[in-house]
Amino acid sequence: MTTIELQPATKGLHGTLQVPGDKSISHRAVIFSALAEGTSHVYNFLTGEDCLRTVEAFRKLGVRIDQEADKLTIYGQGIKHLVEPAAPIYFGNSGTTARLMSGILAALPLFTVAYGDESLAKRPMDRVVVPLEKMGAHIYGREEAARLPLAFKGNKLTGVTIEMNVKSAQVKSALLLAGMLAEGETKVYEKGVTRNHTEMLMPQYGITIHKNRNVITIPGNQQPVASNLHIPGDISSAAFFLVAGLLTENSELTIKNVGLNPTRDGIITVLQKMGAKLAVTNRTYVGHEPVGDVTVESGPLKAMTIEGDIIANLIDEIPILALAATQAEGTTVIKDAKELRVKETDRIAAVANNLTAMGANIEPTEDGLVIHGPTRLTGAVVHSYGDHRIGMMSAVASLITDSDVTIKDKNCINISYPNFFEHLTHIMK
Ligand SMILES: O=C(O)C1=C[C@@H](OP(=O)(O)O)[C@@H](O)[C@H](O)C1
Ligand SMILES: C=C(OP(=O)(O)O)C(=O)O
Repeated sequence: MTTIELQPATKGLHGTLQVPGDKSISHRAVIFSALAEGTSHVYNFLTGEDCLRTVEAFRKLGVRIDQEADKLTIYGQGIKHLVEPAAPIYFGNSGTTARLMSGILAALPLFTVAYGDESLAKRPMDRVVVPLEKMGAHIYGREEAARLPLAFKGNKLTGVTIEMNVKSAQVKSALLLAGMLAEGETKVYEKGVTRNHTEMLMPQYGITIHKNRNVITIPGNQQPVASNLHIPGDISSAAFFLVAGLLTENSELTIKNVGLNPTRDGIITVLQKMGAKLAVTNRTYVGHEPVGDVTVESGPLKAMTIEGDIIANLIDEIPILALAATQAEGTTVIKDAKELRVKETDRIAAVANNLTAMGANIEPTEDGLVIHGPTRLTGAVVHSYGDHRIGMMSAVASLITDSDVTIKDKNCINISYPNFFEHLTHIMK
């Protein structure tokens, strides 16, 4: 297991960073380009392990994908030319690959078997399997196909009306992808607003889709067409450095080209409400996605309650927000975030364990965390639990501890941010 020992930042954090491409959009860019007819180019693709799993999945389905650093060339031949893979497909640690690919594999006339790593094999798949079965899918696995490994005896699905019972962009996307390939129309009723990258990308790849408040309608039998795509920086990756800059004394940091899609920017809203010195400048668009540069300066924060609809818009940022809350004046309450229990690890337990080990006053609840601040953090030996976001949160915490922090199993950070430690070293100079 790979371990890293990190020293506190004594000189503050300074400079400018450009975080890697957005993970959610990178997965979707590969999916639409690989299903398309024609050659697509994808720029600023996230070369993290999760997105490479989606690339590998389509290579197994017969699509040629060339990678040159963060540029992909995807030679789509159209849905009809996908081939049955000879061997099982490995989804690694990637929940997004597992859920979105399920919607596709269920709807194609191919037999496929898919599996994941130890963490992914524990995560719920029934949330996509059950609605896909309503569309006529044949999916097999242990425990009524509630978890990976799964076998897909793909066939022509039928469009249906589905009311989602979980707030999940992955489930929504799986159903829209299945609907795009099915016979007839599919209607998805969303339970709340979740990231909308799938709906935003579909028209760019020539796919018809309609949205009316929380109802998304997609006609079936659609063949995507090739498109070129530039991917904005990932706000979920930027979040670690934004909080690092706010918490580390004498810091001023700018993160450029950060994706600011309103279904993803909950972290900005919350940090501003906590009193953060944070400014967004140079607002523009990359493709259809809004982006901007975000500058932070160290300063005091105040506690707040984070609950309700905003949770889905900052779900992956809760570990780093919890760290911010340990330094905020007052009691921060995070609720309605039970989904954290079924991420790469149980993130409620993992955040509470690591921050408690560093001396924070934090209690896990069934659906969130209660954090009393501010507290001085101390050095400790902690584990990433194989979860990239827990690893990065612990690394940011080390900047403000009074002695070294050791993180066990640091390599999982490659899942979403392969050059994280390089960037950390760069701003500590
Ligand atoms: O659709 C996506 O790209 C994602 C959706 C979210 O998961 P859920 O759909 O399970 O909420 C998020 O946590 C994950 O990192 C990426
Ligand atoms: C939950 C995450 O990803 P996934 O569900 O794709 O594994 C994440 O990146 O924080």
